[in-house]
Amino acid sequence: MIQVSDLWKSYGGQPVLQRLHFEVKKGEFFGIIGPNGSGKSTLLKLLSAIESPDSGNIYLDGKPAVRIKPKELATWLAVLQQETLPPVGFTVREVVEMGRFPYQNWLGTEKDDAGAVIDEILSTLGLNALQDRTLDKLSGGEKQRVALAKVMAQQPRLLLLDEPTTFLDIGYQIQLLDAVHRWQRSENNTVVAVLHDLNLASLYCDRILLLDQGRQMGVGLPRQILQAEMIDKVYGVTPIVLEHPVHHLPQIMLQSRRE
Ligand SMILES: Nc1ncnc2c1ncn2[C@@H]1O[C@H](COP(=O)(O)OP(=O)(O)OP(=O)(O)O)[C@@H](O)[C@H]1O
Repeated sequence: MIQVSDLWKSYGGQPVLQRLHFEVKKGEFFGIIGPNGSGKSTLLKLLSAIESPDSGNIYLDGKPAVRIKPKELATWLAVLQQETLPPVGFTVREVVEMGRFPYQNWLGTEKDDAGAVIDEILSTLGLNALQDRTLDKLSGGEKQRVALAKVMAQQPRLLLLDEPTTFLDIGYQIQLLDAVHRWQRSENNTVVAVLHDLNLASLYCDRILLLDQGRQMGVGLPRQILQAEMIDKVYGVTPIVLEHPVHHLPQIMLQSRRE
């Protein structure tokens, strides 16, 4: 689904991404982790063709990303960024309907009625009861679910998520990632997610890319990447890595340096 080779990006002469080389398979849940400023969001911008690399190649679905027209891309690639909601006057349903824009003509109308698609997404994300409420009357976590509903209304095959669980309590973190995971598995869709929480990355990602100062430190299964030595090297903390008793995946416990 995505092939990245020898990718470089700098801002103002400062390299932000260096020599990245990896691929994301169709139907995969692929995580990007790394410390603050390591280049995760920049990489997501390049993958969604919002920005271009200085050199190297990105192929999306077999085509060079730079050659795909934005409206065509919007029919199969969607990005959930932080704070992507429109101004507050709109209702939840109206905002989710905005996700249908790639399917609309210049009058803003669609060939087929999208009502059923919208209903299903609202129900999947537990937003039915909130659909007539305006955005200013929602909590941060509810807004995050609305933002996800809007990108799902695009019916993409490739979903890019930039720290989707920020501002969510643990219940909604799991609810949101479960919803994305179900959607990914049911239709063999592809997800690329920047995640700060290494334990959630371990639970949901098939494979993980670890960045540090723009460099690719490793790409592989959670148990290959989430190793104490590597985490210490990159994040400067010495964690205890345990196996999750139910999912049998690595989970990280932090150690305080307090006296
Ligand atoms: N438009 C820009 N102009 C100049 N520098 C930028 C720009 N965007 C990002 N940077 C710099 O590039 C580096 C990587 O930023 P990026 O946002 O990709 O990191 P990140 O890993 O997503 O960080 P965080 O975890 O803090 O969100 C940072 O040093 C940042 O200051």
